[in-house]
Amino acid sequence: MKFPGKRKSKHYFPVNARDPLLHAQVENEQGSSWIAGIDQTLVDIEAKVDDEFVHRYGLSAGHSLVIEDDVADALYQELVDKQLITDQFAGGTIGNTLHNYSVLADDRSVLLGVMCNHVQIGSYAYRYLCNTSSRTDLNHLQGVDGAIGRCFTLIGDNGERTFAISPGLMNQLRPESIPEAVIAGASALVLTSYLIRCKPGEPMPEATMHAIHCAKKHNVPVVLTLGTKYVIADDPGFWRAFLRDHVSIVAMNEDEACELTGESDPLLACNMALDWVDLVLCTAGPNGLYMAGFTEEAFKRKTNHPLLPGAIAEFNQYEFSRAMRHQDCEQPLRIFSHIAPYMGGPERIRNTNGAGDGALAAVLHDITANNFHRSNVPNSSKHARSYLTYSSLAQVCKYANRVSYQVLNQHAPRLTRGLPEREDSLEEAYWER
Ligand SMILES: Nc1ncnc2c1ncn2[C@@H]1O[C@H](COP(=O)(O)OP(=O)(O)OP(=O)(O)O)[C@@H](O)[C@H]1O
Ligand SMILES: Nc1nc2c(ncn2[C@@H]2O[C@H](CO)[C@@H](O)[C@H]2O)c(=O)[nH]1
Repeated sequence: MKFPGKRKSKHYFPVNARDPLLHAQVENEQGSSWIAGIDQTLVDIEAKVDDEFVHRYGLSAGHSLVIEDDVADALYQELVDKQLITDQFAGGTIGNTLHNYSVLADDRSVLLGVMCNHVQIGSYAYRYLCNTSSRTDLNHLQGVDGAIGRCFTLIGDNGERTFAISPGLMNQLRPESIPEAVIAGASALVLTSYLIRCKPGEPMPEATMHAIHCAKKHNVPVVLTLGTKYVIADDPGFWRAFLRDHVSIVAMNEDEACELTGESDPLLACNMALDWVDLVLCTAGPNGLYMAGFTEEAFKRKTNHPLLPGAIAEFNQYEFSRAMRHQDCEQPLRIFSHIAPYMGGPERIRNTNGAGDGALAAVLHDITANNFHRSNVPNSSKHARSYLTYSSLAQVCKYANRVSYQVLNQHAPRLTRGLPEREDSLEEAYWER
């Protein structure tokens, strides 16, 4: 486990005392800390198109819609004929998040989903496997006799992206393919609202609910990322109840947050989401990102950053506190933090695809680092209470934002490598250009 945002001058483990118990805990090949997630196995086919193209295929800008096979074939053929395809890479919002987590943490994530039983060299399934981190454990994928999904990622003139999903067999994951032990030992179970959007009879929603059941049984936090605003707009009441009943951590952008809560101010949306969940990540494009959570009133820590105005006055006052699950607080205090884009954002943004997935991967890294540290140094004062994050809310924001920047800068949702080594201390490198 590589720690999030390496800190130059602090030691995370005892460096003088040779504690025989600590040294006895050699990590096995599978590691002791991991993240589990379910996704629809998808390859992204990225193409630049105009608005007319989007309308002609019955798509709507900004949306992710599922299309029939004949429409997919015609659409693909037109992209090929007009040489519009710019890139093809492994995708899926959770696949991206797990891959990015594994790259950042240099540690294990476990992907649950389907994969072709017979993979031909050069096929989409082959590309998917080749473009996934070797630290992402694919041993629990369920075999299917047919194709994985394709996600036509259509980038409009203004950089807005529209997804057209040709599902193949991506929704054929069955409940019995969810290994309870993998979820029981995970630091978090990561899901997306897309998993619930299926045709009647497809087993994916049932598999997802079974995974949630396992996570609850073993007290593993369930993380939900909201997909697109249209998925939420279809039935905001359903998603609110879903968060309240099943979810511990929600990740969304400001549009999804608005559909969910009716609040267009991300801060107020985060505050409302805390009525249902323990921790909120809300990205806001050029306005950076917000996080909200709970800490123990008696152990709150004051920020030394300037206090920020907003719909909740001085909302970042206690952003130096570490987040806790609501159930673990005796007297829960709501804490909030905000950060503007790292270095103002990259000079040129081709599209923002995957920037939010990147931010979530960073949050998951911080949470897993906390569990890793707890299992290795259980007596550390850091674990005197049951914290959810290793770092303060402010530091987690900083890290998430930094990773989004990296994704934007490389113009693809999956990180090709971790953050630059020279950033020994995220703290010091942060505001330098
Ligand atoms: N135009 C921009 N300028 C600067 N930074 C940006 C811009 N757009 C996005 N970012 C950075 O990327 C982060 C995530 O962006 P955004 O809110 O667009 O994610 P998203 O819509 O959830 O993305 P996706 O769903 O594709 O993963 C922001 O919090 C910010 O740090
Ligand atoms: N799992 C899943 N991912 C999607 C869907 N639509 C778009 N995405 C992914 O969202 C990612 C960006 O967040 C892209 O890489 C797409 O592959 C969908 O319906 N299901």
